[in-house]
Amino acid sequence: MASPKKKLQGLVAATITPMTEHGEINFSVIGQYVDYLVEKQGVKNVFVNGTTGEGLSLSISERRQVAEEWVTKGRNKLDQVVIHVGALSLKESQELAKHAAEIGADGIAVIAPFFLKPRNKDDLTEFLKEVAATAPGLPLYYYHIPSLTGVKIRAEELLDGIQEKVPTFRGLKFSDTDLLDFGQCVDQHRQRHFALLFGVDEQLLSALVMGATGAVGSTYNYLGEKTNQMLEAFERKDLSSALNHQFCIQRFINFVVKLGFGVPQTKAVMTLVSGIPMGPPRLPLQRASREFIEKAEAKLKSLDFLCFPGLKNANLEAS
Ligand SMILES: CC(=O)N[C@@H]([C@@H](O)[C@H](O)[C@H](O)CO)[C@@H](O)CC(=O)C(=O)O
Repeated sequence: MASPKKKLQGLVAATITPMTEHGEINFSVIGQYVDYLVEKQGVKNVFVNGTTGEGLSLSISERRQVAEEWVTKGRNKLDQVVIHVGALSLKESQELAKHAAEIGADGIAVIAPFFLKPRNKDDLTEFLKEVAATAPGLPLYYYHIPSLTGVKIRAEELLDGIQEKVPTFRGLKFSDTDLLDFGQCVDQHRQRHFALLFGVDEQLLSALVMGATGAVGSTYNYLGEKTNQMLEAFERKDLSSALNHQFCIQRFINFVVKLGFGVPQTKAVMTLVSGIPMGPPRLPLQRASREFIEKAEAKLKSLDFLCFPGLKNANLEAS
């Protein structure tokens, strides 16, 4: 049975999959990446092979290797390594879930199959149950991201009665802006002590107010330290400071969103900030433009909260 001992909480970085210029996975930098997250960003949980990690663009064999590398390099350094094992094929999801258990991951997450889709909550629960059964020792989290999957089954509805059917179910990663749905997940399931992890980084403070127990996101790779300051301010009930931190974070995200922001741009920003080469994304994604990189770099340099080794000649004055 899944261990109830460690609740997944705080910040969880949705990891990038580093690639070489030839489009192969660059395993050689993952050890350095782990150290960077822990030492420079204060982030000790990772979510591997999700959206940011281009998990659905990797082969099953590559997904297994990436998972293994994170578990190995994260040993005694990271608190939790959660592997996303969602796939269009139940068999592939099961294979990945079993593998995650074998290598000693701390949890698995599953996205809804999005080509031939579940019609309703029962279909989706059945799918999750079959995946969970192959890794009975691992907590399972549902990865709710309707904007990408097109599966719009409300999370609050899915949670209702799920633990009776999927005993290893421990919570969800909620990558949506519907705070009514998220709030109801909190309100209706208080007794269950689920991990309710929010996935829209620019709106995290609102979700914390609603009762989020943590957050999974792409920006925690390089804005982890800043976001941790927001969590600390919220924890000590200093809402004004927490809001200031959230607005700082929003200023950056708003800027890049207007330029066009997705996985390729996340790879470029992380390379800039950390100095660790993340490489290009895999097709059909195209690498971030030179123009994006220059503008993002200038913005990063102008923000007072950013002071990273990857940035040369940083001007630390407030924008
Ligand atoms: C659609 C998307 O990629 N959302 C990101 C956010 O972290 C997002 O990049 C951030 O909020 C900026 O908009 C995460 O929810 C995705 C994620 O956690 C993952 O890579 O699995």
